Amino acid sequence: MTTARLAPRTALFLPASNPRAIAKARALAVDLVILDLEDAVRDDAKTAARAAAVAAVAEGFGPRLCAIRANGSGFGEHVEDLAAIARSVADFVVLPKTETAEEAADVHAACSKPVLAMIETPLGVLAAADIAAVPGVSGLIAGTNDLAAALRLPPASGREGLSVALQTIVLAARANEVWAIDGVFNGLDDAEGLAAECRDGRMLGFDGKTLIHPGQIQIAARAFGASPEEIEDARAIVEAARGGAERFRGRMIEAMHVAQAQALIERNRA
Ligand SMILES: CC(C)(COP(=O)(O)OP(=O)(O)OC[C@H]1O[C@@H](n2cnc3c(N)ncnc32)[C@H](O)[C@@H]1OP(=O)(O)O)[C@@H](O)C(=O)NCCC(=O)NCCSC(=O)C[C@H](O)C(=O)O
Ligand SMILES: [Mg+2]
Repeated sequence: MTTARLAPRTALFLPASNPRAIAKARALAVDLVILDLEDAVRDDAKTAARAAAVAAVAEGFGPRLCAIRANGSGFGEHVEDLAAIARSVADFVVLPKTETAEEAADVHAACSKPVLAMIETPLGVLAAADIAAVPGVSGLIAGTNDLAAALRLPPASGREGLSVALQTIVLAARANEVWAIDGVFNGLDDAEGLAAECRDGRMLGFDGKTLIHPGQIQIAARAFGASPEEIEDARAIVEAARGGAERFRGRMIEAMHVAQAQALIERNRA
């Protein structure tokens, strides 16, 4: 399922159990707010968090898209979460640890909401293309913390060990024309590290990045937007192109480069 809206560059997670974070999110320049009911919420706070998430989306997040992340299938609270999300005005349901196309289809059927399926287990990576092909799925989100743990990557091993999984997620999303959103960066005080990881995500083909703190938004928004030089170059390509193979600024351009340039201009119009 493709959505008419452009893919989010910035998607901020926050625990639905944290009213201050919910209030803060309403004033942040973020594209998508994800109210979490899963890992960010203590077991004894799950019921109250579910009610808070539904109330928060009803109150609204202005122009921001909003999603609720349910607890995963097979886990306590999953059924109750889906019933509450179905009745809510959330734009999306986020399904953690998606491992099969059937699971994603069931969640879509239960909620009647577009599904953002998190790929964060080895089985999920191996099934990513099937999951992305489910008609109710609008995007894939890389769950890099869970994936690193499941792959038994040593702490602080960087993203090298995740590269096949990340590229598989982008391939699956592109093959099915759904969004591809990169995983979170855990460093709260490491602006350089975040910027580098955002650049890496963009170079891999992701549309945007999931975030965990307001301080990360500006860096990610900048990284996933085009630079003035890229926009100038794209405009010049569109203006110069006459069709077929041509020389442009010392390189060859063809129809796909023109289409790419037009898409870049469109995405960065705002
Ligand atoms: C990580 C945090 C627990 C850090 O919290 P804290 O130290 O309290 O933050 P600050 O004191 O710096 O906060 C300053 C103000 O900003 C608000 N705030 C903080 N985080 C957010 C947020 N995410 N959204 C909105 N507002 C936020 C604070 O409330 C402060 O405001 P005020 O009190 O008015 O001054 C915390 O940042 C946090 O909880 N982050 C989100 C955690 C989360 O949602 N985790 C789940 C998703 S990550 C994941 O699971 C990915 C995936 O599944 C995987 O496997 O990789
Ligand atoms: Mg996770």
